Amino acid sequence: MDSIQINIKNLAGIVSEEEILRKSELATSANNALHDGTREGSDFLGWVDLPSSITEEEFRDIEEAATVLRTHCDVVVVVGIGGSYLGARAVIDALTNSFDWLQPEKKRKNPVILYAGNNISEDYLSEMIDYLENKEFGIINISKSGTTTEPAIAFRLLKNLLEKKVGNEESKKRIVAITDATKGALRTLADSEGYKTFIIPDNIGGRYSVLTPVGLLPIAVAGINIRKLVTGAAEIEKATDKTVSFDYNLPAIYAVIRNELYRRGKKIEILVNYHPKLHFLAEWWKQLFGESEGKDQMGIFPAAVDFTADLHSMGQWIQEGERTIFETVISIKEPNKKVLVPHDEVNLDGLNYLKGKRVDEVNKMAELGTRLAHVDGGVPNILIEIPELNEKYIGQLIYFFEKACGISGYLLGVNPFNQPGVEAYKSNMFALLEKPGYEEATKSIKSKL
Ligand SMILES: O=P(O)(O)OC[C@H]1O[C@H](O)[C@H](O)[C@@H](O)[C@@H]1O
Repeated sequence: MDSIQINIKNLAGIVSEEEILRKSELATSANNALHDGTREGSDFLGWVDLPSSITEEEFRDIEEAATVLRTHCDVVVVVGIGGSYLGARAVIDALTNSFDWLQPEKKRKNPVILYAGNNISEDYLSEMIDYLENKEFGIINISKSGTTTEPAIAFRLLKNLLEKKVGNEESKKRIVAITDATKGALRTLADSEGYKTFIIPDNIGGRYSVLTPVGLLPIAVAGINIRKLVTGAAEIEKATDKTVSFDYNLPAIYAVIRNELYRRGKKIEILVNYHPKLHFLAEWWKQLFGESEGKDQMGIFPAAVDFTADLHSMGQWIQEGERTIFETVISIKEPNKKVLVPHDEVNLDGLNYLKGKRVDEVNKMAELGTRLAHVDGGVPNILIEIPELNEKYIGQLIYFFEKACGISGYLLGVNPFNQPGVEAYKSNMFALLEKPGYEEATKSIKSKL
C-alpha cells in the first residue's frame, strides 16, 4: 500500500453501500464544483490545485528563509492562531521526535519550535518571555488578516524582547511575517520594519493554508522536508481530480458517509488517534471541519480523542453514552521505531505473556478491540489507514481532509469557505475593551452588564 486507505466496513449497519453509492452523483458534482468554482465560496478555492502548482522558486524562497532562521536561532516562535498555526503544529508534532526539545542545544539538529498568539493568557506569555530571555530566538509572525488580536499582542511583546536583546538590525534577520499582500496592520508593520515577508494568497482561507508559506515555513524550520509533504498532497490532488470516478475518490466517499451518518442522527464525529504525535492533526482537523460546516444551524460537531489515554476517561461515554456519535480512526500501519516488551524473571507485573512482542502489537490489539467494542455499541467506524508516519503520507492526509471538507460542506448545503460566526465574540470583546470605532457597541454591551 503506497497511499492512505479508507476502510468503511464497520458502519454498524447504519449506512449501507447502496445508500453510499446512491449519493455518488451528488458527491461528484460537489467535487467538480470545487474544481470549476461554480458554487458558493468560489473565491476561496486556491487550495484545490495548490500542491501541484507550487514552483521551484517558491520552494527555494521558503527553504532559504528557513535556513536563515535555523542558522540564527535555537528557538523559533510561531505566532498565529487558528489556520495561521494549527497546520504547522499538526505537521511538526507528527513528524518530529517528541522529546527532541528537551535535548541540550549542542545535541539538537533543529531549533525548538514554540507557539504564541494562540491564547491571551498572561501567565503563558510571561513564562515564555522568561524562557526566551536567555535564548537565541526568532519569530515567524503569521496572520492572514493581519489584524487578529491574539497574535498581535504576542508579537508586540516578543518583538520588544528581541529588539532589546539583539538590537533592531539583528531582529530584522530573525523576524519573518506571513500575511496578506497589501492589507492589514501586519503588512504595514512588516513593510515599515523591512522584514522578510511571504504572502498568503487571497483565494486561500486560513484553515486551508497549511501548504502555503503559513505552514511550509515553520515546517521547514523544524527540519521537515516540505517537498515530500507537498508531493504527498499532490498525489491525492491527482487522485481526486475531475476525471476520477466516485468509487475511487476517497475524500468523496468519506464526505458522503459522514453526511449520511449525520442525516441519521450521528451529530458528532470523533477523530481518534493511537499516537500522541497526531494530537494536533486532530486540532487542525477540528478547525477545518468546524469552521467549514458549523453554520445555518447545521453541521457535525468535530471532536477528537487520543487513545488509549482517553479510553480511560471518555471510553465509557463512547461505549454506552447517547448514540449520536461516530468515529473516524487514523491508524498508522507501521511505526517508525521498534520497541519490544522485555522478559522479566519474576514476572510480578504478570506481563510475561507479552514478552518479545512489539509495543505496537499491543497498541494494534487495543485499536482492534476498541473498534469491535464500539461498533457493537452502535458507534459507526470509518478507518483511515496510513502506511507510516512520514512527510508524504501526512501530505496525503492533509489534502484528503481538505478535499473531503469542501465536498462535505457542499453536500450539507453550506458555504464551506466562510466563517461569519467567529466575529461575534470579537465584536463583544472589542466593545468591552473600548476599542476606537466601537463606541456605540460599548454603550450597548455595558448596558447589559
Ligand atoms: O490569520 P488570521 O487572520 O490572524 O486569522 C486567524 C484565525 O482567526 C479567525 O478568527 C478565523 O476564525 C480563523 O479562520 C483564522 O484562521
